[in-house]
Amino acid sequence: MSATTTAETVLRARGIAHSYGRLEALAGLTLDVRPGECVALIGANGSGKSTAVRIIAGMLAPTSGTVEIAGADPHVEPDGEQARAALALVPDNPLLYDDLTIAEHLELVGLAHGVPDDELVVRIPELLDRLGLEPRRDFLPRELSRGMRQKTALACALVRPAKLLVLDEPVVGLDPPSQQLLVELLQEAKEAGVAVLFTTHQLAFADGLADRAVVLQEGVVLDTGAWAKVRQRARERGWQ
Ligand SMILES: Nc1ncnc2c1ncn2[C@@H]1O[C@H](COP(=O)(O)OP(=O)(O)OP(=O)(O)O)[C@@H](O)[C@H]1O
Repeated sequence: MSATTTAETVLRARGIAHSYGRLEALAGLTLDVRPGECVALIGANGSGKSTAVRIIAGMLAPTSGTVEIAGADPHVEPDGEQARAALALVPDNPLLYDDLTIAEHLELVGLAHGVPDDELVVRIPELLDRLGLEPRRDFLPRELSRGMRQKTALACALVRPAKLLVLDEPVVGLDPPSQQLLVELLQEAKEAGVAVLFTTHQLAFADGLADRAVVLQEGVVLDTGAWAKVRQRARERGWQ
């Protein structure tokens, strides 16, 4: 690959693998996501999706393979800092601060990522309003439902600039209108040139959103390619 290609590819994962003891949870995943592109990582429970996300996010060291986010390796300092600055992550089980309100979470994340105050005073109410969280802006995480906590984590990822947005099972726990809103927000991120990677076991969610997909089965890449083709082959295998 030329240096130009590397620069244009926001996420570049090469043969990433991880074993938990004797269990090979991920056997070697190669993946590129470019600006404005959305890739779905599909697989049943335990197929290795979260393991892949944790390696990409720099939270879990790969047993083998490499990751680059905007040209920086999240597992090597000082590159890691640069990679983390480019990555906004919505984990499958988001951790929120017990004693910060919803609005304070967004302020903290925005300020930590250098969003100017005058932008934050516009963006925070706008995001809270779209996500239906505005009436709860001064609530603490423990006063929210699970879906609302998930939307708070999503808002935190969207309030800051990012080149790569990674979401682990973002649909789980969201009602149908919220799922539709999530699709719209991710479409907008794509249109703004953000590279998007999400995991799901719900194929319908990726319709109209994913450009490409990778299907994992027990840690092994079962299929990969353009979304429409992967979708068709999944249907043929009886996976609706
Ligand atoms: N910390 C861990 N220690 C040991 N085994 C683990 C650990 N985390 C995950 N595993 C195992 O690794 C495999 C892949 O798990 P992973 O969480 O990556 O799957 P997943 O596709 O995200 O599943 P789900 O859809 O249920 O979230 C599973 O067999 C799981 O039991």
